Amino acid sequence: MAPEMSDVELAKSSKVLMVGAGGIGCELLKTLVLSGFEDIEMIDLDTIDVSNLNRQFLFRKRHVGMSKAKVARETVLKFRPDARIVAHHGNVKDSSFDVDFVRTFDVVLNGLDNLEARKHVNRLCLAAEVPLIESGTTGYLGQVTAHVRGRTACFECNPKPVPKSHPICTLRDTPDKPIHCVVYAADLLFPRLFSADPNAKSDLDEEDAVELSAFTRSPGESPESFAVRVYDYVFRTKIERLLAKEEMWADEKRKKPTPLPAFTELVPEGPTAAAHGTDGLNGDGNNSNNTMTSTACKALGLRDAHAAWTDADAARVFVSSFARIVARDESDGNHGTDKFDKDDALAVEFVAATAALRSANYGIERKSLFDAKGMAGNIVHAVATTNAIVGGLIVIEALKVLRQRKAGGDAGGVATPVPCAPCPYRYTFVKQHKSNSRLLEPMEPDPPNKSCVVCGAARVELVCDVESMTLGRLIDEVLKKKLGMNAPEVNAPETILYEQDDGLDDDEIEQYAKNCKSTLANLPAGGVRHNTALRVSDFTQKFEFDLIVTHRPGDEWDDEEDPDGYVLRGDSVSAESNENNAANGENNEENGAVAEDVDDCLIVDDEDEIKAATATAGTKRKRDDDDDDNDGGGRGDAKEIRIE
Ligand SMILES: Nc1ncnc2c1ncn2[C@@H]1O[C@H](COP(=O)(O)OP(=O)(O)OP(=O)(O)O)[C@@H](O)[C@H]1O
Ligand SMILES: [Zn+2]
Repeated sequence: MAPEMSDVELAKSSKVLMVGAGGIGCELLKTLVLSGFEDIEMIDLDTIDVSNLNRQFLFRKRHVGMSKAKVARETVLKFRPDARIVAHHGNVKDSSFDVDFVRTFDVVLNGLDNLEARKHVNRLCLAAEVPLIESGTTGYLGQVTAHVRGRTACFECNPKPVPKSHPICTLRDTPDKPIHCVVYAADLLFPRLFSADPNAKSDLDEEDAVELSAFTRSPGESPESFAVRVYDYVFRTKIERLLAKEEMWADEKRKKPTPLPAFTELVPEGPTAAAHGTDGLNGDGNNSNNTMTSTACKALGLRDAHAAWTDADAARVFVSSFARIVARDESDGNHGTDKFDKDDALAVEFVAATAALRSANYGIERKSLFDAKGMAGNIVHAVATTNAIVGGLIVIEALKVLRQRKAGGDAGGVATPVPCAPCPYRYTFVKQHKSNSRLLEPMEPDPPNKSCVVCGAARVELVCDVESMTLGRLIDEVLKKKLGMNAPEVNAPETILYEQDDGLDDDEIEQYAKNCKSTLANLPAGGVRHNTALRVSDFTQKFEFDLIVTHRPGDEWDDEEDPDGYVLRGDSVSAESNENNAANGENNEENGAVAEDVDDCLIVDDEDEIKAATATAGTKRKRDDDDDDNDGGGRGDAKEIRIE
């Protein structure tokens, strides 16, 4: 028998695929090459942003705007010129990165930041029978997990927690936490004012004529006057209207809001001066729109992003940022396409100012611009050291699966894992260091879940009203969004209802488009009704399962319990039943944040949670509440808003 290979020999003789060249990816690539790996391919779809430079150390200022994968390769080749590194600037979901492509690697290493891509890679790895090392970090917390087909749970064997959403009534009428004010500003008021999405207004309120005219710019109205009118409506008139709804305040425990003073009372210099601040004063003193290039805070001399504004300053920033957004959209010819973006300084100012004024209405602690940005943008500040530790742990796990694979490999280099006892793989959690606690917490991986919809033989049940659920909604919301499918094909017992393929002829395209608009009950060949089994597949992910449709009439749904109007049931697709996840969400909301950011997967930070995670094989994550740096972060990717 050949002597066992050293780690370096093992590394040298293995071919690895890295997905993601961001915070974790940069650390991982460096550790891979310094550990002896020489044959590496890397995929990343993104270009380098200035905000990456503080931790993605393979990139420099001169690289901003360039491909992450390509620059990472060039930088590493400078200190390891002999390595064979192939950089792909692209989306891992592209058809060129298919199962055959994945099969050419000995192991796949994920350094991704979103659940969709993670699920896709998991499915490719299962189909290609290539082990996957999965990872995630959030601030000081992180984890690395090994997934080997048939030996351990796959990445999707356990449900992922669903981002917690805020009841819309609370956001709209009775906020009592800073996060409610921020989410109101970013998810309700911002799209209502600046987006062309016709549905945006329905989230804000059941509109009446007063509301409609308050939010509509009159012909010829200046951006500043429009902004002031909205200010007076939102923070004054609207609150007065709410107070007039006596039944709402019958419960004495509910604190009544206070209308703010009218804008002109609060800001004596008036709207134009407030909106422009020092803009234009250096030139001809003419405050025209042309000079509105800077941000509201710069123009108003509000330099401290950590300071809480006075009501008057918040009102100034509100009007100034509002007017600038309107003017910018006008000059871009872009009106109506705006969506809140955490990297848009004006949008952040608008949200911070709105949240501060709303906090003043409701007597809630107000957050600074910096905090509001963190909350609205779901920013948990990355810690480079955590990424470095996670990069190292990925390499350690990779070496273990490679050793196992090589031990079972045949002469042609085709490797299959051999049974191993005790199992050498680990899930490792990086915790925030506290005295008496270990920084790294390893645990044995879970076995595969027989009821996993991806690697097991599970069926999924969709409970819905077949008279109102359309096939299009089923495809977009259920199959693509909830189940992470890329290109789903839906087969009814007698006919194909939907498929996506370049080779479709015009008749088919037309028929599928028609089907998408149809309710399930009205689909061809008798429709999809109670107890119909649909066969759903995705060729690009080599993934298929039976979807059993259970009809529940519309009038039997409770809006509060099931705001989506449908329920997806299956052992590995529904996280609602996982008590630990629920507990997790609560903890974090106390801190003003909703934790379940689907970006980074399983994060646990105390021993009980790790035990719970072992017991349930549950993937869950938690933002560290003790982390001051994280104060403003993490309301989750939760864009869904629950109707209360
Ligand atoms: N579908 C995908 N295909 C290829 N690469 C992806 C895909 N989804 C995400 N990525 C990459 O994964 C990396 C994740 O890294 P990271 O979490 O550090 O994100 P970032 O965008 O660099 O930083 P931040 O989100 O904090 O601004 C990113 O570089 C991103 O481009
Ligand atoms: Zn599985």
